Amino acid sequence: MIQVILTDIEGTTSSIRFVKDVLFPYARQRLPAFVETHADDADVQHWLQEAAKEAGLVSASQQEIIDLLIEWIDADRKSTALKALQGMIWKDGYASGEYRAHLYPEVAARLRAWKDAGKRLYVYSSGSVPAQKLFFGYSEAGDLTPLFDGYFDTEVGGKRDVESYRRIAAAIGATPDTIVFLSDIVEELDAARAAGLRTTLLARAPTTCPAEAAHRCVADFDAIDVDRTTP
Ligand SMILES: CSCCC(=O)C(=O)COP(=O)(O)O
Ligand SMILES: [Mg+2]
Repeated sequence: MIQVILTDIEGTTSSIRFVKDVLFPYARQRLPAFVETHADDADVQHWLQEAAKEAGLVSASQQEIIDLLIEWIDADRKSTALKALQGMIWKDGYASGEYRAHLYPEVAARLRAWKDAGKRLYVYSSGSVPAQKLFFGYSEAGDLTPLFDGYFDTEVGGKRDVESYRRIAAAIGATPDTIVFLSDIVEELDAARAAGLRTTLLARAPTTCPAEAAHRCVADFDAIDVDRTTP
């Protein structure tokens, strides 16, 4: 019996276009000024140093780190440091009403239905935990954060690493086969399955399910019957 639903965001609850066409350009444009005006912010400085470390830069100037981060935004690099900084920048855009997070039309109702049925809901995304909370707090369907029991980002490990899913299962206190992971990326689902989780691939239009899908595959959340999810 499934007790926990663990969901990815981009490509699963929400469109890739919103992230790439709205969130990334917003952060890209504001990053240089954000870094300059947060010179005294310990959290910001910590993540700038982490980014430099990740790139193997021993003594990088502020401008070199900014250039590096912009390169990473353009390459959609799933860097924990970049994601932490992006999350801080996105906060203003949500708070000022410049954008709301996209959700596919059936997602909010389906999350509520699972919650009402007693399932626990968690998020696992490459976006930082604060960015995930903003995303669901300022969604097109309103504030959905009360529905979620917790959030995981890449501080728990990469989304294609089996160990990350073992850590998540342990952290939420559920046996792996009572958790279903929803994602649009097969390699993430492969890792989750190797850790013993159940899996469902989201093939959002215009994408379609592969002919020989290695994972149960659906077009939207309405097509998921969590209690019939097979290993
Ligand atoms: C929730 S923050 C915006 C999304 C983001 O930056 C990202 O990298 C999403 O990746 P996901 O793991 O949700 O596919
Ligand atoms: Mg995704």
